[in-house]
Amino acid sequence: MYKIGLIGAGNMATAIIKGILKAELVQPNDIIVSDIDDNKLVPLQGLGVDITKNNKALAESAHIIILAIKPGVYEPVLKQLRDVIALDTIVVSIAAGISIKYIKSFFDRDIKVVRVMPNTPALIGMGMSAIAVPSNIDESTAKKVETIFAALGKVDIIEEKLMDAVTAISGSGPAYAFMFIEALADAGVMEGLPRNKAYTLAAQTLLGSAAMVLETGEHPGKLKDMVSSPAGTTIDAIYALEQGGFRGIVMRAVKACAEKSRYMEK
Ligand SMILES: NC(=O)C1=CN([C@@H]2O[C@H](COP(=O)(O)OP(=O)(O)OC[C@H]3O[C@@H](n4cnc5c(N)ncnc54)[C@H](O)[C@@H]3O)[C@@H](O)[C@H]2O)C=CC1
Ligand SMILES: O=C(O)[C@@H]1CCC=N1
Repeated sequence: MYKIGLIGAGNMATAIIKGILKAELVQPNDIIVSDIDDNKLVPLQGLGVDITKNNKALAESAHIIILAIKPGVYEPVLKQLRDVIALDTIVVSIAAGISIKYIKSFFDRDIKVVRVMPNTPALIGMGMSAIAVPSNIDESTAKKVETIFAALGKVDIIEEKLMDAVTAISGSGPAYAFMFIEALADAGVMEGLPRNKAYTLAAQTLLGSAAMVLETGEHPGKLKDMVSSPAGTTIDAIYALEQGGFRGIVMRAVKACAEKSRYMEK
């Protein structure tokens, strides 16, 4: 069996580790995670995974290394790893705005780097990961990475140049979805629903609607029309949303996110 190493034990690493274990892709002791912060490592130790504060030691023992650190610490961490990444080690970067070329520039040899943009629903096996595979990566290497992220939800292969768009839709998207659920629930409370019931109604409605788009393959506009009875209730809500610039503000948000991702690009 291969050993999966994660550098950085934050939000995304935790989602990936819990997702991998939930899917039983590998045993807990086939996973090793490093962080400079003990407070991040200790809760993960409870899952049975190996922990270390030594990124270099992790890199020496793992076959696949997922860099789950913030873009700002890539430089010092890559400098630590410079001499220890073997040619058959697969480095997976999940950071926004960090290119494969940037990572490879720290190495004097042709190491294997794959770029992935996952999202936090990976925690419950409902993630969406987009994978960019450069030309020096053979099919079996790409497959190994795909297998890991497929255990965490859906995967799609994309060109690296589309990563900023992916980051703005599926990488950051859960935050927008949670805000929409919160807003729906707040409105439900305003209309007299108990808070916990309002969250259930709102979240299940988004879950069901999203599943309907994926399962029916129908245009979302057609599905929206199916809900909107002539002179009924829904069309009044749609009118209010359109007056408030609902679609425009969503598009502006996505554009701002993609622009930030491009601005961060290294
Ligand atoms: N949070 C999310 O929803 C998503 C995050 N990402 C990407 O994942 C990466 C990590 O994001 P989060 O998990 O949200 O961040 P986070 O801040 O929760 O986790 C980063 C971890 O790295 C640790 N760290 C800092 N310096 C270190 C070093 N020198 N060696 C080892 N560990 C070190 C920190 O202590 C922290 O625990 C980022 O690059 C982000 O762009 C990608 C998709 C979604
Ligand atoms: O906010 C961020 O920078 C990261 C990238 C995608 C989701 N979270």
